[in-house]
Amino acid sequence: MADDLQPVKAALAALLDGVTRLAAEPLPLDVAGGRVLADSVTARLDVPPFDNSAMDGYALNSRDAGQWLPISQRITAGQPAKPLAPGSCARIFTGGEIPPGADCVVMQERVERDDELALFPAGIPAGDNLRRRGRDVSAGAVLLEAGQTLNAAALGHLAGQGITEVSVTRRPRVALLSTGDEVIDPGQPLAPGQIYNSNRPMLRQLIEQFGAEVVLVSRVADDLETTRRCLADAAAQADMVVSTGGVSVGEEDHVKTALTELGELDLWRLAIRPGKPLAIGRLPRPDGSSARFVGLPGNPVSGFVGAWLFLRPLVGALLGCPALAELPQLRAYADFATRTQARQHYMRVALTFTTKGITARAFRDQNSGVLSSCIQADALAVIPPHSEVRQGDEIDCLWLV
Ligand SMILES: Nc1nc2c(c(=O)[nH]1)N[C@H]1C(S)=C(S)[C@@H](COP(=O)(O)OP(=O)(O)OC[C@H]3O[C@@H](n4cnc5c(N)ncnc54)[C@H](O)[C@@H]3O)O[C@H]1N2
Ligand code: MOO
Repeated sequence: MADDLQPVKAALAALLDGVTRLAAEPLPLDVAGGRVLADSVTARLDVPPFDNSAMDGYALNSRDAGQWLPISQRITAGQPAKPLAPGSCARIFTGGEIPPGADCVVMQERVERDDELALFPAGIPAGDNLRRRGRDVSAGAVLLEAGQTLNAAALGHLAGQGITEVSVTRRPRVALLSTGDEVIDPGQPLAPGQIYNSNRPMLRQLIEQFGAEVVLVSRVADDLETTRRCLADAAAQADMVVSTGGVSVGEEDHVKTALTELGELDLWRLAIRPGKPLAIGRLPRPDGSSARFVGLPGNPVSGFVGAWLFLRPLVGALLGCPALAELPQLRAYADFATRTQARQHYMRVALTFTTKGITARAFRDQNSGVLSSCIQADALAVIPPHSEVRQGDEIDCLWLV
């Protein structure tokens, strides 16, 4: 029955309900790339800290342009400038401090030289080729907000303030459990009926990409007692416990029973394709707190889609990083046709950016066991329940970034 299937919104609300940001830790700036700022940072310096030249050339007062001027000083980057003698110019290099009395720089290609004299074109506006003090950052202003991911430019911005250490949110610790007696690790021979564990490296990569760390991986045999013990061990070590497989309705699917016995099953069965039997809950930890639990279905594509839709926002909430809460949405023209039934379909698509707009090409086989459909996927096309998409229709896509 479709009626008892929950929409994504309800599942996300259950998953994120009461989740708070993890503690902060200090980290040298040199190794803080990719981490999330725990506290806002206030600028203590103007950047640039003084007016400086954007060009190799000559600094002068714009009133004196259009004539020959004597060169009264030479200013290299890193050297303080003296006040400009009236009616003169200064030889200056990119980054050099603008001398008091000068209000523009003329690049050397536009200047004629005769020994210690320089001829300037007329009509140079004040401010030309000047980089004003504080143009980028003003001391006292918010430099970076808490929750900002330390990307390349953010690291540069912090270093520009002379900062060597930052306070970042601790990385969420994740336990990754693989259920299924048929699932074995690569490196072992494959017996009839067995398959290699493709979910583990795929999910580990995604989880780390989102900003968390995988602290425990384990294989869980298909029996209730083992499942219970593995879930309890995992919760003791992790902020998030993620399992794959064993959440459907078969007798060998023990995850929900173990979860219910140990903690709480908040929500199960979503109106999404793939990923219908996804389970969300909490597991108690020895200190009285609880680890969040996401039981992903075993089919690799269900795990892939479930990771982007649920693990990413959960990691974001634990990191206090709003950019991870929702995937960026875009509109694209469907280069395919499809129909949906009761479940919202998240189709894996490759995007092409053209001058006429964005085109989404769907992979031919959208079955939840066909992991090759995810390799070139740039986005998930979101096809609402009970709808029809024709070639060329505009559709919503979630960008996998
Ligand atoms: N009678 C019903 N059967 C099924 C239903 C249903 O509603 N009624 N739902 C189907 C849907 S939809 C899904 S999705 C699957 C999910 O079931 P489980 O989460 O219990 O997953 P498993 O049965 O354990 O595994 C499914 C599939 O994936 C393979 N698998 C599992 N783990 C891995 C791994 N680590 N790496 C690679 N592949 C893995 C496993 O061998 C199975 O083929 O249930 C349907 N059934
Ligand atoms: O909901 Mo399942 O992932 O379609 O096979």
